[in-house]
Amino acid sequence: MLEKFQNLNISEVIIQALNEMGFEEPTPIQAESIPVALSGKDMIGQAQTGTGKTAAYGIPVLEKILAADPTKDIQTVVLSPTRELAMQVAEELNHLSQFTSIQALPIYGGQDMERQLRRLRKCPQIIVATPGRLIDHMKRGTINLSHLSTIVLDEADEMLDMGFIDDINLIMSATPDTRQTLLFSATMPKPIQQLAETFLHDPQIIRMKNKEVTIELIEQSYIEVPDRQKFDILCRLLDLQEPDLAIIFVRTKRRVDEVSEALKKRGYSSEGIHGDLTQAKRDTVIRQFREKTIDILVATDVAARGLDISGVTHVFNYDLPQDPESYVHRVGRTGRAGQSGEATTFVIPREMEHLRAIERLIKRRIARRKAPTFSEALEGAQHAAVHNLIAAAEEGNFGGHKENAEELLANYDSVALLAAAIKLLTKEPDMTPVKITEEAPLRVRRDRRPKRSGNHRSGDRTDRGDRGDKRNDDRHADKRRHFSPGSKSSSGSRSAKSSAPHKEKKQHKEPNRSTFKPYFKD
Ligand SMILES: Nc1ncnc2c1ncn2[C@@H]1O[C@H](COP(=O)(O)OP(=O)(O)OP(=O)(O)O)[C@@H](O)[C@H]1O
Ligand SMILES: [Mg+2]
Repeated sequence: MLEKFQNLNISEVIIQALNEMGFEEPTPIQAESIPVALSGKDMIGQAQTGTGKTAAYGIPVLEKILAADPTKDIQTVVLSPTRELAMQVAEELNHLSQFTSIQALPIYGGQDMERQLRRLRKCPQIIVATPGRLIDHMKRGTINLSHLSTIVLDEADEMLDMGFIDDINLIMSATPDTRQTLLFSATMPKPIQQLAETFLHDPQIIRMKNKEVTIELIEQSYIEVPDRQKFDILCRLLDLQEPDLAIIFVRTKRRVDEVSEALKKRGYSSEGIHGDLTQAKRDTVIRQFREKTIDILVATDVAARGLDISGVTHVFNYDLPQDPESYVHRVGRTGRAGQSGEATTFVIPREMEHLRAIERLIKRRIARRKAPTFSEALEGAQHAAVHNLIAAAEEGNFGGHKENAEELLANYDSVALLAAAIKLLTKEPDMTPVKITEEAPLRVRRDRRPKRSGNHRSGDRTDRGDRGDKRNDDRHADKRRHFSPGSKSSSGSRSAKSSAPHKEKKQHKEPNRSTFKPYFKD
C-alpha cells in the first residue's frame, strides 16, 4: 500500500498521514514535483485544477523541516491569494503533518491580531499567509523571515499579478538568498512565468502535458443570453439539473448580494461571499456550503481559486470572468480528485470574443446549448417530482402514511390521487419578481503583462484579498479516495535553464531596512 509514495523517499510519518487521508498513490504532479522539490531546486509546477498541487509542495516542505530541525520556528512560508485558501492549505498541511510535531498556522487579515500573536508564540514551523497580514507582522517584528528555508507561492500566477506583486517583492526581499522557492498553479501565462523566473534560481519547470488546461471530466457548455434573462434561465437550469452543490460566479459584489437574495426569494438555499463581508460571515458561509446546509454559493472570484469543497457538482458562470485564467480556476471548483462535474457559462452577445479567448486558453471548444424554455423547465420539474415519488416508494418505511394511503384509495380514484401528489411535488418554476441590476459588458483587456500596481498598500487591501472582488469593483474526504490517474507529465518541457551552466544567484535587492527596522536585528 502506498509503495508509489514510498518510492518517492517520503518519511514513514508522512506515509502514515497519507494513508490516514485516504491517498492511494501520487497524482502525476506529485510524482513529478516531489523528487525535484526534495532535491532543493527551485521549481514551477503547473497542473490542472483539483490534481493535488497542495500535497505536491506540502510533502517536500514537511520532509525538509523533518530533516532540518523540526523545533526551529518559521522555516516555510506559503503565500495564498485569499483567506479561505490560506485556511484550507494550513488544514491540509496539518493533516499531512499529523504524526509529527510540525504545525502550520494560517495568518490572514480579518482575524483578531491578538489571537494570531498568541498562536505565533507557539513557534509554528510553517506559516500559510495572505501577503497583506504577513507584511503587517513583518513590520511589527512578530514574524521573522530571515531564517526561512522555503517559500511557496500557491496560485502563483495570481500572486505575481498586478494586485500582489509589490507585496511579493517586499516579502521576497526580506527572505535569505539561500531560500528554496516553489511556485504552483493550474495556469501560468507566459509573461507571469517570465516575471516568476526573476525570483527563482535555475528553476525546473514541471508542466503536466494534458491535452487540455481544464479537467476533461468537467462537461462545459455556454448559453448566449441577454443579461436581463440570465436569472430566469439560471433558475430553470437549477430546477432541471438539481445540483448537489453549485457555485455561481458573478463579476461584482453587488451582483453577489442581488443574485443570492433573489435565489432565496425563489426558494433556493443560497448564500453569497465576497471581499466586503466580515471574516466571520465569510467563515460561516463557507462552512455552511462545505456542510451542505446551503446548496448554492454565489461568489465573486474570491472563491475562484484553490477552494477544495467536495461534492460541488455544478459551476455556473453567471458572468464571464475578466481574465480567461479565472475561467479555468472557476470551473475547476468542480471535477476535482477524479470526480466529474458540469460547468455552464452565460455569455451576452457582445462578450463572445471573451469566450473565444477562453477556448484558445483551454484548447477546447465549449459546446453551445440552448436556454431551457419555461415549458422545458416545467416538464423537468414534473420528471423530478415523479423521480422523487418513485424513489420514496422504493425506499419504503412509510410509517403512518400507509394507513392514510389505504383509506384514501378506498375513497378516491387512484389516478386522481397520484396526479394530485405529483402536482404537489412539482416545484413549478417560481416567477416571483426579483431585482438584478444590469451590468455593463466586459471590456476587452488586451495587455496581459503583469502591471505593477500603483501605490502599495499592505494589510487589508490584499487580505480583502480578494482581488477578484477588488479588481471588478472584489478539504477529509471520505476514506480510500481513489485518484483517477491524469496523464503523464512532460518533464521534457523542463526549462532549458535547468541544464544551463550554474548561474550566479540573482542578487535580490537589498531590503529597505527602514521599513523593517524592528525586524532586522542589526
Ligand atoms: N494523491 C492523492 N490521492 C487522492 N486524493 C488526493 C491526492 N492528492 C490530493 N488529493 C485530494 O484532491 C483534492 C484536490 O487537491 P488540491 O486542492 O491540492 O488540488 P489543486 O491541484 O491544488 O487544485 P487547484 O488548482 O484548484 O488549487 C483534495 O481534496 C486533496 O485532498
Ligand atoms: Mg490548489
